[in-house]
Amino acid sequence: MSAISSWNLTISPDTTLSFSWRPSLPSRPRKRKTLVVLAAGLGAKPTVLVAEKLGDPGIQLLKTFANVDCSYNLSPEELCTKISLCDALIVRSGTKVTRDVFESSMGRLKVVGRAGVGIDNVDLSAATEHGCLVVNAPTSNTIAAAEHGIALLTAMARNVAQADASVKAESSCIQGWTEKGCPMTIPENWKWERSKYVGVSLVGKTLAVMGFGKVGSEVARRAKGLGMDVIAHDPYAPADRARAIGVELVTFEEALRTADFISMHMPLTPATSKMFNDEAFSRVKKGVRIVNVARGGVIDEEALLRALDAGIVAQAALDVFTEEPPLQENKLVRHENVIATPHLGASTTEAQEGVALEIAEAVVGALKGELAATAVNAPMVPAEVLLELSPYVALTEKLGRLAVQLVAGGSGVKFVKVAYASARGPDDLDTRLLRAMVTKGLIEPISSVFVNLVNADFIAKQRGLRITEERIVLDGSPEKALEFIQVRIANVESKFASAMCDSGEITVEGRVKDGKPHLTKVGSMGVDVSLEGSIILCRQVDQPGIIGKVGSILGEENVNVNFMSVSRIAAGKQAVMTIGVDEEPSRDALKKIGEISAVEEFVFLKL
Ligand SMILES: NC(=O)c1ccc[n+]([C@@H]2O[C@H](COP(=O)([O-])OP(=O)(O)OC[C@H]3O[C@@H](n4cnc5c(N)ncnc54)[C@H](O)[C@@H]3O)[C@@H](O)[C@H]2O)c1
Ligand SMILES: O=C(O)[C@H](O)COP(=O)(O)O
Repeated sequence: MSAISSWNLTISPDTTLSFSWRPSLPSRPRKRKTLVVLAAGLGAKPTVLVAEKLGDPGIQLLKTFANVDCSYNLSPEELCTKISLCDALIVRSGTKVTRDVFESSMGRLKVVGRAGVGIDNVDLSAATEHGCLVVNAPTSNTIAAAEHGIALLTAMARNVAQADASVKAESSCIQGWTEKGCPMTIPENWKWERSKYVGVSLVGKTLAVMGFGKVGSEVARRAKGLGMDVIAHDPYAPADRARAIGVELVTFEEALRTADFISMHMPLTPATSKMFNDEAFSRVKKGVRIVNVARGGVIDEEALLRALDAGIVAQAALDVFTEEPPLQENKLVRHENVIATPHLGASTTEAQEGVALEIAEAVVGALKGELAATAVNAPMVPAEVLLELSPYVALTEKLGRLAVQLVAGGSGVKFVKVAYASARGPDDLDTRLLRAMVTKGLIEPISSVFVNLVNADFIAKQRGLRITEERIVLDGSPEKALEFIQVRIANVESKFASAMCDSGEITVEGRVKDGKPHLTKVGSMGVDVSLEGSIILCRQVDQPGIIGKVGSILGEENVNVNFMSVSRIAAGKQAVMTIGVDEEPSRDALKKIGEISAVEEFVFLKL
């Protein structure tokens, strides 16, 4: 099993941000548009399992960074066995990445790369729960899929596939010779059925594009070039984008009612599953023709068969099926008014090279702990936001770690507040990353769970941890993103009473000073210590000599003090001493500190 070592955020001058992976391997500095943070940290070269055929440029790129195991056609059991030895998995649409796969990985699998668009074959909830990032390659096969859609549309309208099969199928062949004496096969009794395969024209017909995303809009563009009237149904597409290419967005109802041709380009989701069912087919124009290069599951295949048999649907051209490959006796595939291809939408040389490179880059980047632009199960944090918030990433995690270690045993942490003090308006501060880091800090010291941006909210919810965020609005210049951050835990006892503030919550507060996280408040006491190494918090009677006594106990143990601050309530009363130490003192040394008569309470906190 892999050991998670660290989340060291490094920022190079060209704004490449990364969480370090030791030993650090050469990385090409890149600027990314939208980013996600993934923690990773292994001592050895990572292993990438490529479970389906991937273009060579992608394999070569992977090999510069990882051990690459290309094992195709694995059974589900074989995949589950192999996965526990892999840090990343790359698949296409033919491999089901189920919950079993994530469970079998036992925490080692950090990234699943889908070499293509559709991620319906990956159990995203299971991936998220296991803190596994899923990335896809959403752009490289768009044109290939659109071209295949158009190929199917035109081939269907002109019966190309059926006519070709007819010309070839019924012929028997005899062996003959060319004039120059070369051998050749000569068809006998062949069919030449010109009147049977009269088609329909596309020009002036209405095409309804269902799903006006990347592929849908490219299909629309091409169909307009063929002289078709194009409408589109997509509840989430902006009307101006459609208008820009002369397409009108319409309701589902209107698309069904008016289309001569319908082309599917939406993802398979619970909302689109069997969107075309008996009910929908009862509302289409009689004789409509259907193309599907999206996913088989968006059509109820039995309903389509009934509609074809009843002549409601005149023809269908299908690249995708609910079950792939479909059974040999599948009635749709065998239907004379259906043309079928074996999920070839993305299968061009160009698209496969592009997809392979796109996914290899994303997987390598994620494994390095870099920021993935095509993450599908984690919030996208824009690069500029990340750059600005990066000093606060370590601060929030450390405040979470400190706060949870201050809770007395048996208290149970349920309610946590994170307060951000800033002169910025709430809409100008994206705190998702910081909240995830507080969650990581709160949960990791008290469990074996690995928390990252992918699974932070899920893990918090699963553990019944309610994290609320609030803003402390400051006057002044909004240039700096944050002034200070507080983490407060309510409804608990503390093992260090001075950590409770007046509201009865454990409170720690921190700031970034010179780019480094500092602890600036514990309970109601102002302190100032850099958050490196570990921390000793000590409340003592304010009298001379205590600092020296504690210092010599640590000195005898060779424990280096890197920072120290003392704050007192009033002269001669009580003081809180905060000591930052590089090494962890022994139990014996900690016991000796506790035995100093003026020390009223103390606690050792690991960062
Ligand atoms: N056959 C192939 O080899 C092949 C190749 C590439 C893509 N695909 C499939 O094509 C589909 C589209 O890919 P894309 O890259 O264009 O994705 P995309 O995300 O760019 O576009 C999908 C569009 O569908 C829309 N949509 C979502 N729910 C909808 C609904 N209920 N009704 C109508 N529209 C809805 C979205 O708003 C989005 O605009 C996906 O299913 C993908 O898996 C297949
Ligand atoms: O969603 C996709 O990208 C396509 O369906 C392509 O799938 P494939 O990678 O299995 O060809």
